Amino acid sequence: GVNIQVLLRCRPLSKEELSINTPVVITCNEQRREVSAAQNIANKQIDRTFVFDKVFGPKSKQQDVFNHAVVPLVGEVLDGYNCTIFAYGQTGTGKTYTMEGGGGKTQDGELPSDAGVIPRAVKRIFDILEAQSAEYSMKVSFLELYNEELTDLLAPDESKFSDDKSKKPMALMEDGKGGVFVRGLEEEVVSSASEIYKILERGSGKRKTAETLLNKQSSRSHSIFSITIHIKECTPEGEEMIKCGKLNLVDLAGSENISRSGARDGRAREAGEINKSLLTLGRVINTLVEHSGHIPYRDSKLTRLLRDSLGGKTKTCIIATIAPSVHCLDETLSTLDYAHRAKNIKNKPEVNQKMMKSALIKDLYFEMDRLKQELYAAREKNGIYIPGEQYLADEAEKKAMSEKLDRLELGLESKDKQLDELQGLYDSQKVLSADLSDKLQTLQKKMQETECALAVLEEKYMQANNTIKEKEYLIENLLKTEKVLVHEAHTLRSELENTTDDLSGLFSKLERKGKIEDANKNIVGHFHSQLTQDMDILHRNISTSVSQQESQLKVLEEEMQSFITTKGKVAGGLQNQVREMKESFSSRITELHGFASELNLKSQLSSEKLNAQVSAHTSDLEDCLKGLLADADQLLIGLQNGLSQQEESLTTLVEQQHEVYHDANY
Ligand SMILES: Nc1ncnc2c1ncn2[C@@H]1O[C@H](COP(=O)(O)OP(=O)(O)OP(=O)(O)O)[C@@H](O)[C@H]1O
Repeated sequence: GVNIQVLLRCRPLSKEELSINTPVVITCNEQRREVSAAQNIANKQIDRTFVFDKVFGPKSKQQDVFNHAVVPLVGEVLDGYNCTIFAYGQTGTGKTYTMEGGGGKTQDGELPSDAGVIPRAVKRIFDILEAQSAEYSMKVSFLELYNEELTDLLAPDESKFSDDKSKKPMALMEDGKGGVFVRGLEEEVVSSASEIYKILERGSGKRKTAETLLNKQSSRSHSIFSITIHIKECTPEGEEMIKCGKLNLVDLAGSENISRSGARDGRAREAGEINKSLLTLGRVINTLVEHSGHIPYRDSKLTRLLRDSLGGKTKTCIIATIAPSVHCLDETLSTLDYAHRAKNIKNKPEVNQKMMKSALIKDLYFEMDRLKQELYAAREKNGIYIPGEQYLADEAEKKAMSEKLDRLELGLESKDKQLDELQGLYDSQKVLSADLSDKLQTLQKKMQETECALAVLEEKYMQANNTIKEKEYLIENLLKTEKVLVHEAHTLRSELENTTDDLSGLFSKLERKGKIEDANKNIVGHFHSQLTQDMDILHRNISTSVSQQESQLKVLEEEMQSFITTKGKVAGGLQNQVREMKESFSSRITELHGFASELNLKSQLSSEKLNAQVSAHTSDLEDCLKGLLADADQLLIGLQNGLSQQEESLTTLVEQQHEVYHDANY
């Protein structure tokens, strides 16, 4: 399938809007093909942006729209496709301006600058065909759909059978091939662009328009202008073939807010019908986009007529029109939503089958025969301008009508009877109605209360609506964030994949390391058992050497003990000798003191002699004693030296033993 092309056009502010400084809430970015609508929800400005296949801002020219929207489709029509261009939008946003133009007149075959899509398409088709010197034939039709009734805008104005044939409703028939056709729709053969301009002017003049608050000349109907072209082609074998293409140019009536457009009574009914058919169009678009089963084409004539253009074999382009003013914002947003959704419709364009020239000529002969019959009937039967077939159909219709009349008369009689009965009922009802009027009054009071409650509810509804819009905006933002997150998730995923590769490398390294560690563990275990064995041997050696040392020390201690006891005994002997010597010395001194006192008594005369003898004896004794004492001292010193030497040698022996013990332990 090929998506329907959706273009958006925003008109400039009108003079009235400029004069009251109407704020603008629409921004068009033609390069980025974006339209933004600034909404004020709960005192916050929230922009909603829509992207289309092409965007035309308020400054865009008719020529620009034509070049982008129509030129490619004109080429397709000449290649044998059916193409449709339709304008959709709120009332007064420029649909008719875009399709037909601003009302400027053609001068010397040159189109005015405000000429719309239709006259430009016509001119281009003729320019191309003439440049190709093609053999072709062209027919145009102009159809109006007003209040669900079809009218031929090209039908002659006067007729003997009707005061206004052009306004006679026409039947929409199934063609048996899945398509529809309008019975009796006039197709005028044209041979030049200027002929078509005149036809257009005539048809447009008949379109139902009215002044509304939103548009001085508002189209109250949908219109379809169709151009059918047959072009002759020669096959390489020299056979003549006819290629057929059709261009439908649709100007829809504007969707409108009935209260804002000021539509009342008849206008309100029109607006209701317009909105109804546009709603069906919207439902068809939604079903096509959502692929949700049955497509309700048959619910309105508009959708039946556009069936092939929406989801069919036709190439379609929608031009959605909007106004930039803040007062139209609600309708603008609804148009933007509608058009944006339509972008997703897929058509399956198919080129029309080429016909052999002979077959076409045969068809034309049949057509000519039919027309001849009509002409013959018109000439021969004075005053009757219809062919016999139609006369018979009319007669049958007349008969059916008279039968219906009879039935109605019978019905009328019985109705009279019923009327009498009803009169009686009426009287009794009158009494009842008095009661009821009382009740009505009370009900009216209640209704007023209910209306107040309704107003409150409406207020709440508006608030809820605003909240929904806010939420929609938030959801949109969340979706954007989600997109960003998805993108990041992708990046993270690729990083994760890299990390997984790294990890698997790491794991293999760890595996290798594990193996090496296992080998190391075995070596350490082996070393440990070896060490334990060596340590056991060492401990055994040390303990035997310690026990040996201990026994040696014991022996040494015992020897020392015996040495000390012998030395103690020797020292005791010596002490006894010294004591004995001291005792003998003191006894000798006492003897000497006794002798001296005896000498004192015996003789004082020879005292000097005696004193000398005594002092000699004393010094002798003293010398003797000194010698004895020196001997004793020397003996003691020798004893002490011997003891200290013994002690030193013992200490060194003990230290040596300790060192040996220490070395053996560590
Ligand atoms: N792009 C434009 N440039 C200048 N004027 C414009 C443009 N679009 C619309 N207008 C003017 O705005 C007015 C309304 O336009 P138009 O009648 O085409 O609206 P509409 O959509 O067909 O309305 P309705 O649905 O009521 O028929 C016209 O006076 C028209 O000339």
